Amino acid sequence: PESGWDRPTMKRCWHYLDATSRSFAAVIHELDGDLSRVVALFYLVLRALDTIEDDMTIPIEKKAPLLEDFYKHLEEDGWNFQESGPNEKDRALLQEFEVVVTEFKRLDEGYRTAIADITKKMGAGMSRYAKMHAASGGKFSVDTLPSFDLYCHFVAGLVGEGLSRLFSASGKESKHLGDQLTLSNSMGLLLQKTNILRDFREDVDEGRVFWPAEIWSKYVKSPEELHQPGNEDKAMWALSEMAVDALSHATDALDYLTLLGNQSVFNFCAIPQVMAMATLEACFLNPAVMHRNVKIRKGEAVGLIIGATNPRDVAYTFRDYARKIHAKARSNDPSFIKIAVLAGRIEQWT
Ligand SMILES: O=C(O)CO[C@@H](C(=O)O)[C@@H](OCCCCCc1ccc2ccccc2c1)C(=O)NCCCCCc1ccc2ccccc2c1
Ligand SMILES: [Mg+2]
Ligand SMILES: [Mg+2]
Repeated sequence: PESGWDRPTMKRCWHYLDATSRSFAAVIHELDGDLSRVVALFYLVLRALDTIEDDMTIPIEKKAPLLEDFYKHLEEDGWNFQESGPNEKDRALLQEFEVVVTEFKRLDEGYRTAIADITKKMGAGMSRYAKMHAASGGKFSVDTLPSFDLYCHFVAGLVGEGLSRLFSASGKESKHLGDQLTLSNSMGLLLQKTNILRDFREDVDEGRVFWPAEIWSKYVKSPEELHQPGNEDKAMWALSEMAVDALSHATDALDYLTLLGNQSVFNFCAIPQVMAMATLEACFLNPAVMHRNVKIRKGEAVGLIIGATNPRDVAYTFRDYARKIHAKARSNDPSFIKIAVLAGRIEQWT
């Protein structure tokens, strides 16, 4: 079995993929040929790195080098990490990380180079923001919109970049896809910005503020005030600005999807994007975002998956959500015009 697919270490990797990812595991399993195993390992490497980033129990003196040097551990047989905090949901992956190392070292060199390069860049970027957060005594939030874009580039844009390089290296997509840095970045930013918008309450309750100060500081002195009684309109205007910022990546995502030729790669890329558009619409001007995680209903999700198999239908899905968001917009919302312009831009794209 050492040479076959049922290697014990690969079985453990599939276990961790399913255990650590509700949304991505299913679409990763759908990828053709060896891409599913390569992308699964790429996911596990970055989820392990993110589990270190998210862990507030690790002192910055230890966390920074762990993040910056993580890519080096991909070559160290037997490496794992036993010191995650008790609340880290994916700590088991780090505790048995040696199975990922074993399988990573069996990958073709082109895949290993791309994964190690993205891991190195992401770890360096995460470390930079972790140091700023530590230096501010935990009060730090991303300040300007460009800094928000840079953080999201590090944690999600680079994933898009890495995926494009893996798709090109597999020969299943054009060799030029790996050069599409702007469009690949936008694929990640639409997803990450949507998650940050949706997770506002959960994050702010844990003292993690990802919403840029450039947005919330126009309305309140500190972000947690947004969910306090009396600030409902301010909260909705801030939420609206976050939605405009995320939506600005929608047409790049559509452009990226039109570059794909392999059906399984298209489905893998399109499904998270249409889910993000549905989530943005569900959250838009929705006061519930200030109190809980707003999730789209199972039935809607199934409908989206069925309609995400070709660029035209995906464009229509984007257009339908853009229209719904535009219809919900209120004329006294400072972002009212920007929403109309963005909805028009998505309409024009289709
Ligand atoms: O802790 C959590 O559960 C959530 O953590 C968030 C955070 O800490 O901000 C945050 O952690 C980010 C750092 C680790 C990235 C892990 C990842 C995610 C999806 C992948 C999909 C395929 C291959 C590799 C992947 C790697 C997170 O998971 N955000 C979810 C959105 C990230 C989207 C990444 C991405 C980018 C471009 C894509 C293009 C096409 C298809 C999928 C894509 C997926
Ligand atoms: Mg995380
Ligand atoms: Mg994180």
